[in-house]
Amino acid sequence: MRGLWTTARVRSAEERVLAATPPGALMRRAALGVAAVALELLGGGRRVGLLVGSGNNGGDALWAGYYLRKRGVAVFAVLLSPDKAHAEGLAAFRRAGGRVVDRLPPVDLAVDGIVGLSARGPLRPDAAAHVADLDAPVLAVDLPSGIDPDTGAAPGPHVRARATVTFGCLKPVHALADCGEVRLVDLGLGPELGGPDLLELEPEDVGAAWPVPGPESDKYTQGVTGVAAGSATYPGAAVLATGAAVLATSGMVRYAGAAAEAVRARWPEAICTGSITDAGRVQAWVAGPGLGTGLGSEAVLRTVLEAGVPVCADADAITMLANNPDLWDARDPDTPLVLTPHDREYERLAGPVGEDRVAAARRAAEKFRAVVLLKGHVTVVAGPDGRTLVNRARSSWAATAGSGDVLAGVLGSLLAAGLDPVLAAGCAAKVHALAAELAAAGAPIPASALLRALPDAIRAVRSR
Ligand SMILES: NC(=O)C1=CN([C@@H]2O[C@H](COP(=O)(O)OP(=O)(O)OC[C@H]3O[C@@H](n4cnc5c(N)ncnc54)[C@H](O)[C@@H]3O)[C@@H](O)[C@H]2O)[C@@H](O)CC1
Ligand SMILES: [K+]
Repeated sequence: MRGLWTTARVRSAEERVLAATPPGALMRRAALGVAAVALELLGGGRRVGLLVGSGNNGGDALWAGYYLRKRGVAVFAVLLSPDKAHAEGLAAFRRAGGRVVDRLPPVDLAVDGIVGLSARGPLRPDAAAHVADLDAPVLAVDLPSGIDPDTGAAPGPHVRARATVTFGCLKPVHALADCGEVRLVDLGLGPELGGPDLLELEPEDVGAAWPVPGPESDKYTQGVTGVAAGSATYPGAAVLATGAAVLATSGMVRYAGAAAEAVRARWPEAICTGSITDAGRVQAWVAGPGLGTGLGSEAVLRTVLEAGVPVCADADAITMLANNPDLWDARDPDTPLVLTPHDREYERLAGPVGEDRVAAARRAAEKFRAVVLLKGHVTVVAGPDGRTLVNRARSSWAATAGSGDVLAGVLGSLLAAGLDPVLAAGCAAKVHALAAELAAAGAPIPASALLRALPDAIRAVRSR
């Protein structure tokens, strides 16, 4: 698991460490790390350009330039605010033979020291113009400038980094936005940091949490997943959600609804019935994909919410909860509920998502006392207790019709297996994204191909 700390937390930890270290020592340590990665990225190249902003981020870049000069690299620096450039860094850079220029000449690598933790908003026009001129790969200092350190939002011009060297700890931007390869330089902040604000699951965390049958297991011990999905109009959603539950764990799957024939034809191992009242006992329900929003569907959702087992409410179930707040009353408040909205469904439930997806997921989790999995290229899972997991997909191939039905089925089966609902949602998001990547291998895929890749994705995380 990788921890991520917001800028406010980083700053307070840094203040305490700064007070206990000689002046400039932390910056030089940070800059040495930048210079080392720059040398790696340079390969045979010998020319580096620095874009230097007005703060300590620019100071890091200038000191990195100093160390690169010491290794015989030609280094040029554009000072975006010459009067405010970091004084000691600039003096050291000049002393070592670094050259200050108005525009960067052709270079083999650019170092982005425009702005770091104090970043607000997109790149300002002069910085944006220098960045637009670059045709060398960029190494970002701390974070790619123009991207918000805490939300990962990039509402305008920003740096696209080949790699980022960050200091002390990872910040939300490193999981929420594209920072290229991220390297961490230790500044000894550890003891001062406290617990992280956000977590990112690593493949091995997902592999370790994934339910696997043991010698004592039978078809019931892995949990029975109920799927209340699909309709005469949308039988496919039922087939996909049920299939995902069938493939995700070795527990049993019961399907209840109007698509029973289609589900039975595709998944003979699922126990299918036409009506929710005949479904039998389950340990968790998945409700919503392709279910419709009519009165009959509301009755199904009510039954599921009253069942006293964890529920994954997806798609039409979310729309029904948004349109008919009375449905919330059917829910046993002590039983976990996981809501899996995309941005438009979120808006129906809780207003616009806005640029801070983490804050949005947390708001809804608190409001509904539910686990909220806010889907997207960056998926955020927030629990009512404030725990928050983020997962940034490495590709966008999962953005296809039916993909959400698969995610809901996987999540439901992890709930049925008894996983903590926040962890279940985080694991489902990760395996789903990985399955999309594996299935696509560079070309568009339908959701049914994503579904078929689930076993490979599970194998991949379990082998780590
Ligand atoms: N505090 C510490 O202990 C350490 C800090 N370090 C570096 O210090 C950085 C933070 O430095 P500072 O707090 O001085 O501030 P920054 O260097 O992040 O920002 C400097 C100034 O840039 C301007 N700015 C804000 N948004 C901008 C935008 N979108 N476009 C252009 N300019 C913008 C603001 O006037 C801001 O004050 C970290 O990111 C890291 O690189 C490192 O040297 C390691 C040690
Ligand atoms: K930067």
